[in-house]
Amino acid sequence: MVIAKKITINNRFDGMPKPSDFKTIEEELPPLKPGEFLAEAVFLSVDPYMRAYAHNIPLGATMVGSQVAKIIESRNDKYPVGKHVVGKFDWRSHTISSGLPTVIQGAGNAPAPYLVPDLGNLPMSYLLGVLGMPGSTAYFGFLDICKPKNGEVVAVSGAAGAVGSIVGQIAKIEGCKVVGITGSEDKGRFLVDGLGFDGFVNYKTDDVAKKLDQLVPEGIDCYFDNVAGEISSTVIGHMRDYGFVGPFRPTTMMWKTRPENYLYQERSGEAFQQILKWLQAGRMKYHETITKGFDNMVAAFIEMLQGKNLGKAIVKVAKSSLQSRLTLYSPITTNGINKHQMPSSPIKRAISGGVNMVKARRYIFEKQFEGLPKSTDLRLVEEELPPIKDGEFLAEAVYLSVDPYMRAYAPRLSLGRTFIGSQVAKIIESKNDKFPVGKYVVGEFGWRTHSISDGRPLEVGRPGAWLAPELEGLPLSYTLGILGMPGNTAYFGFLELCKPKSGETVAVTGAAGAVGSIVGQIAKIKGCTVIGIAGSDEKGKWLVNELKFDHFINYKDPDFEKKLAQAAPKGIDCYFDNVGGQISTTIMNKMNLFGRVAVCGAISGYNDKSAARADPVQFPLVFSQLKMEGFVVHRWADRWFEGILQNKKWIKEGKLRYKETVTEGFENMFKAFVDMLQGGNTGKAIVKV
Ligand SMILES: NC(=O)C1=CN([C@@H]2O[C@H](COP(=O)(O)OP(=O)(O)OC[C@H]3O[C@@H](n4cnc5c(N)ncnc54)[C@H](OP(=O)(O)O)[C@@H]3O)[C@@H](O)[C@H]2O)C=CC1
Ligand SMILES: CCCCCCC/C=C/C=O
Repeated sequence: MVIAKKITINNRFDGMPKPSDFKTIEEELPPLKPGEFLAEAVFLSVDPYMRAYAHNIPLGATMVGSQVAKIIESRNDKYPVGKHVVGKFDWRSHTISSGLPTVIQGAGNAPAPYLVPDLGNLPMSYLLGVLGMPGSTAYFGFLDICKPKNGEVVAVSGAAGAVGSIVGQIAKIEGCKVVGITGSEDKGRFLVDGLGFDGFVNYKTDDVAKKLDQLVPEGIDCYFDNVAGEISSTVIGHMRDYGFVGPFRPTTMMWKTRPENYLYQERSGEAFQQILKWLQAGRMKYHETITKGFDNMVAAFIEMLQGKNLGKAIVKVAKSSLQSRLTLYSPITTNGINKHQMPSSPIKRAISGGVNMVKARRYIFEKQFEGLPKSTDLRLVEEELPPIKDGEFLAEAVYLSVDPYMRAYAPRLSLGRTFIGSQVAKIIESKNDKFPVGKYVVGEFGWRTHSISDGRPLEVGRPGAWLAPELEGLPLSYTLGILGMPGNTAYFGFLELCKPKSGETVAVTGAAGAVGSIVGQIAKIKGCTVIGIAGSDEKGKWLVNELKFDHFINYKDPDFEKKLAQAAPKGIDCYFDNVGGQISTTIMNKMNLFGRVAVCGAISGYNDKSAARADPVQFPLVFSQLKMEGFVVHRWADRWFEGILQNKKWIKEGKLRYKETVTEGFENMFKAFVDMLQGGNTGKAIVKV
């Protein structure tokens, strides 16, 4: 007769879990049936995912988790007595298993228990850490998502923990410069002196932004995010163009039923073998914080959540604690830190010619915006243009665009310059064969009526001027919308990042705007069910009645979440995000496993950053294993006319409809801009000179 202990959840956690939220229960185990074996816990893992996942565990059920256990009785030849086994046996001292995978409610299957392989001199407990789930998380999460390259700069948060400490070391092995973000000086020094990190940020005492400026002025290429919140926002703000964020992805959450998921299950041996080699060659170090006694599981769990662990937090079961009949919370007073250090050899790293005088009007960026832009922030002036030089042309604006990105870019702009923006203009004089007189050119000439240009971009990374394509009777103004930058934003951003499949459900915010209205229609062309989200019921009628969206939800509706659930009974597969903030998080919380999020913009926070504060997106990112990617449309500059020609074809075929909100008069640029920012437009907002 074996008396087993198990620890169950008694209450829903409210903030930091409390000892009283748990209950230890003793139970008598039944005799083994054929095919079963009985295993006694030796090491149990305590991991942060347990806290995040706890709301899925019914009250009264046993806390989830993995352990290394010794087989003490068996009626299954594959699991012989005396051998050790790694399994998801939860917080139990003794477990009867038939060797089959166990279901993790809401997260698919955990792998079947496996016998401890030959580890050489390494302790079995490593199978709960560097050679187990946290090791695989670091290995696949970092290498597959961040795709680091030699010489790149990597930042990792939660850096001194089980996953973070491995990520940083893999980054060093890959030849990267590594900055760890952690919560104490001791841990920071351990990262630098013990693990070979290049620097650390103490997020509790340092100004994170300043310290990152000092440590990595060149910017960050890869960020492995274990923490979310303000720290992550600050790190992401320091990233270079085209950086990758690898969100923390516990591999236990990866053992799911969709085919893509088996990728990691099939490849789990790869992480194990590679990390084992690194450990044995001394290229990787590993630390554990070991708490003794099954009865201290709760204490070990809480202390790990409080950041008291260095490296992997585990519990070693002492015989005495298995025999104990008491359930006591006894805070750990011993330092508990056990360094299974491997022999280490820190890796050695290692714009004249002549027309008559032309007077141009332009808007000067006079004062940095605070909140919603004020008319006094810009100043309309008149200037005389010089004659054009060889290679240049002079163009007269016909339509100008007002776009949300102008507000988003403003903090990066120097005062005194012409305010930014695109226009379609008629070439009225030219000394450049590529831009002949009489043609129409689309260019980022700024808010001005007349411009001299040589066709090249004014700033690095921005697009050069391009001649309007053959419009086949369509209005010239379309080159600022559906047949221009916003049309391409919808075309490439949606198709390339969301990769929609017929039958899938697509949500799009800013749905009645220039970009969003095209995204939703392309989604319909691709056979998807489309939910459009915008700020007025009038806009909703247009979306559903004319653009044939399947559903419309007004984001100002207090029942937004409920209506979203009704509109998406099968969940959401693709989300095209134009707005950010809480609406986006709410949408992401309704997404299906392996959903895709294209982050196009975040207009909810352009005028008021505090309005964009939201619940962290990392929860749905991790639990639904979402792929979230930001983009700037000019990424597809080399395919620019592919997007324009396809959208034109769809318009001609009657598959794409398009609306403009036109403001008359260059002197009304500012009004058009601010109206658009406040939702005054349906479709593309433009100004006709
Ligand atoms: N990544 C890229 O390369 C590009 C990104 N963008 C981004 O795409 C997004 C859409 O741009 P575009 O289609 O040109 O603009 P829109 O035509 O959609 O105009 C902006 C719209 O934003 C909506 N809005 C304003 N404030 C809020 C708020 N607090 N919450 C939710 N919605 C709000 C308003 O509609 P409503 O009535 O619905 O509130 C308004 O009409 C923007 O975020 C922009 O920055 C655009 C081009 C390129
Ligand atoms: C979160 C800020 C998003 C701003 C997007 C601006 C990119 C648009 C470029 C257009 O030219």
